[in-house]
Amino acid sequence: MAGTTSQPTQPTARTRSWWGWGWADAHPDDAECTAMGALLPGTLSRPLPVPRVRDLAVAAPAVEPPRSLAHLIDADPGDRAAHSMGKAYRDVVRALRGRPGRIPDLVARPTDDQGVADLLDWAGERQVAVVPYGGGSSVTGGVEYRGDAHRAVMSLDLTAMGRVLEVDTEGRAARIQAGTLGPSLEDQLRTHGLTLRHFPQSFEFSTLGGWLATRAGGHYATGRTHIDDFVQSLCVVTPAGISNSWRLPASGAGPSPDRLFLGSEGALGVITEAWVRLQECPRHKASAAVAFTDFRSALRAVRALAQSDLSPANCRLLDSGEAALSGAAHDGSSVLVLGFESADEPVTARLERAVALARSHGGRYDGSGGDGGVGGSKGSPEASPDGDAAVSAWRSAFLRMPYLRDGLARMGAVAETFETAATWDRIPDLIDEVRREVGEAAVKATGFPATVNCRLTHVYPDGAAPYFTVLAAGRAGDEVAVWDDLKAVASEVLNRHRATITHHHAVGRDHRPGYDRQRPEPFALALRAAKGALDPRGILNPGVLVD
Ligand SMILES: Cc1cc2nc3c(=O)[nH]c(=O)nc-3n(C[C@H](O)[C@H](O)[C@H](O)COP(=O)(O)OP(=O)(O)OC[C@H]3O[C@@H](n4cnc5c(N)ncnc54)[C@H](O)[C@@H]3O)c2cc1C
Repeated sequence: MAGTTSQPTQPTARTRSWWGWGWADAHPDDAECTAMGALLPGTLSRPLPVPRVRDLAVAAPAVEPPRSLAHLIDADPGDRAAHSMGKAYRDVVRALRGRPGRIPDLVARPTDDQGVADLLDWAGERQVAVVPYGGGSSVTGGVEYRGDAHRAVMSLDLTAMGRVLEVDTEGRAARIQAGTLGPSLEDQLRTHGLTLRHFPQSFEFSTLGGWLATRAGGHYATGRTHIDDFVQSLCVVTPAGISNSWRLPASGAGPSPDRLFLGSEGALGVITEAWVRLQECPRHKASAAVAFTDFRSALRAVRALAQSDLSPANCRLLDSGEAALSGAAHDGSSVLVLGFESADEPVTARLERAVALARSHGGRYDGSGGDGGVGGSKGSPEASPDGDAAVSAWRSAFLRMPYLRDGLARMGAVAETFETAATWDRIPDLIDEVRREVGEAAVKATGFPATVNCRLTHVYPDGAAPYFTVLAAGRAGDEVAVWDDLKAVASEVLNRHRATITHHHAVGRDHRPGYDRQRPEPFALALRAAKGALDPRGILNPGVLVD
C-alpha cells in the first residue's frame, strides 16, 4: 500500500571540503601527504597548501535575482566556489593551484517543482546558464560552466529537495525527490524495511537525481547495478513544461520517455522526482577472495562466473597492482573479490560453487586467510563479510581512496581513474594496451615511470567494465596538462577497441570528443532536436552531451 513518509534528513553537521572530496576533516594531514608522496618518484617534497576561498578573486554576481526568487538564491562566495566544479582530479588540482573553473554567479536551492520552473523561466529570460547540481561529485566536468556565451551562470542545487515522499510497500517502490543524498535516502527507506541498494563509491556525497542524470553504476557487479534498472517513472521540469511519466512495471509503448532523460546530464531538463523500485534488505551475506598468479586466467574465471547463473553481488577482479595498492595481496597475485547476498535464502552454497569455478581456472583459495595473505570466509548470515582480511582490506581502501587521491594531488602527483566497457573478445588486449600506452605516455610527459592498475568493476555475460587507476609524477604547475595528455592517449586506445568512453562516469564536458565519436550521427541529430525543443534558449548545462 502506498503511504507517505515525513523524515526530512539531509545531515550537515560536518563541513564539506569546498575543493576536494568529502568531509574537510577526513583529508590526510601534511605528514600523511608527505609520506604518500615519498612513495612516488618525482613528486614534491612538501604538500601544496590547502586552498582557501578567501584567496580566490570571486567577482560580484553579474545578475541580480528578482525579489520573488531571492529566498531561493545565495551569492555567498564560499558557496559559489564550492559549486564551481565537480570532484575529478583535474578539479582538485585546479583548486589547489588557485585556478578553479568559472565560479557561478548564483547558487539556487529550490524546494519544489514550481520553484525549479520559476528559476528556469527567469534564467531563460535573462540568458543565464543553469547548471543542475546534485552532490557535485561529477568527475567529467558535468557541473562546471565553460565558455562565455551566457550573461551569468546559476548553479541549481537540488539538495533542498531531499525527501522520500511516498513508499508503496506492496509494490516495493518509492517516490523520492531528486536531491536526496545516498545516506539520507537509505535512512528514510530503512524504516520501511526496504532498500534501493544502489551504492556507487560516491554514495555518501551524491544524489538520486545525479545518479539518474548520469546513469550511475552501483557497487554490485552483476544483475541490477545501473540506476536505469530501478526506474519506474520520472518527473522532469524542462523550460518547455513538466514531463511526468506513468508508473509502470514495464511498457512496450514506443521509445521510453524515461530513457530520454536517463543520462541527459542536466542538458534536457531538471529531474525533480522519481518512482524507483526497491528491494528487501539482504539478510544473508558471504564473501571470499581468490588469488590468481596469471591475470588472463583470472579474466577467464570472471567470464565463466558472469555467464553462470550464480549472480554474485560482488565480482571485482583486482590486478596485481590494484591488489597491492589496496592491501588485498602483496605477493604479485591478482585477487578476485567475491560476494553474495540475498534477502530470502542462504548464499553459502552459491559462494562455494563460485569459488570452485574460480579454482577450476587456476584460482587459489584455502578458506583460511593464508596463501600469501589471500584467503576467504565462507560466510553465513551470521558471519560478517568483513571477516576476510583481503575482502575487508580492499573495502576500506576503496572508501578511503578518494581522500588519498586528494592527498597525492597536494604532492603534485597525477592520481586519477577512468573506466570503460567492452565485449569479452576485446578485454584482454584492451587492458594490456591501456596499461602499456598510458605508462609510456607518462614517462614521456614527466620523465618518471607511472603505475597503471586495473580492476573489473562490473561484469556481464557478454563483456566487462575495466576501471583504471593512474598514479604518476606531475609537472609542477602543469599537472592538468599531464593528465589531459594521458587521458587523450587512453581515449585513443578505447576508441581503437570500440570500447565505450564511459561505463558509468558519464560524458560531461571532458568526454565530449569520445562521446561524439561513439554515437551514430542520426542519433546526434535526434538529440540536438530534443535539446532545441525542450531548451529552446539553450540555458541548460551548455556544452554537456550536445550543442
Ligand atoms: C570518488 C568518486 C567515486 C565515484 N564513484 C562512482 C561510482 O561508483 N559509480 C558511478 O556511477 N559514478 C561514480 N562517480 C561519479 C559521480 O559520483 C556520479 O556521476 C554521480 O551519479 C553524480 O551524482 P551527483 O548527485 O553528485 O551529481 P552531480 O555531480 O551534481 O551532477 C552530475 C551531472 O548530472 C546533472 N544533474 C545532477 N542532478 C540533476 C538533476 N536532478 N536533474 C538533471 N540533471 C542533474 C549535473 O548537471 C551533471 O551534469 C564517482 C565520483 C567520485 C568523485
